[in-house]
Amino acid sequence: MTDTAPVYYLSWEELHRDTRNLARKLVDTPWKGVISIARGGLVPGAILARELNLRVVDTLCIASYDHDRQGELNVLKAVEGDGDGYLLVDDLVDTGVTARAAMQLLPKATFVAIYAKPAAIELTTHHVREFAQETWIHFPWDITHVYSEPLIK
Ligand SMILES: O=P(O)(O)OC[C@H]1O[C@H](OP(=O)(O)OP(=O)(O)O)[C@H](O)[C@@H]1O
Repeated sequence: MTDTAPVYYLSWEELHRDTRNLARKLVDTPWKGVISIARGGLVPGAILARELNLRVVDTLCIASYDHDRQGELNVLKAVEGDGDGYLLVDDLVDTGVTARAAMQLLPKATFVAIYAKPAAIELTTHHVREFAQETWIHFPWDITHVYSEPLIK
């Protein structure tokens, strides 16, 4: 993130609404379950599981060694099988590095993301909102309510 990059503060309500809107696009398929890409996909995965009445929930745990440059990825916990019939969910597809790695591990899973940026938007089967590539999104679990000074005191 550069100092001049636009920043978007996403609320819990927005995330919940957007994830429910994603669920509406998925109701016609009898999914076997949901696989969340941890950690960003955890909350969206819980909401999708609730909306789509899915009781099988799993995690694919991937960490990037270098957060800013999205360097090499480390698979901390994989999922057995090829993902056939499962929803593979993440909060955001940005450069696509994480999604590509996840889809290599689970080639038959259906990858969805709540939010997408143009560089890798084609990787998602469904997403809800697109953000500009340079926008830095703060997810609700990264932020807290703080007092804001009035403009004129
Ligand atoms: O398309 P990409 O450029 O790979 O970026 C998207 C990934 O980045 C974020 O995860 P992050 O690396 O912040 O890890 P975390 O979810 O564990 O916090 C997000 O949750 C996606 O998994």
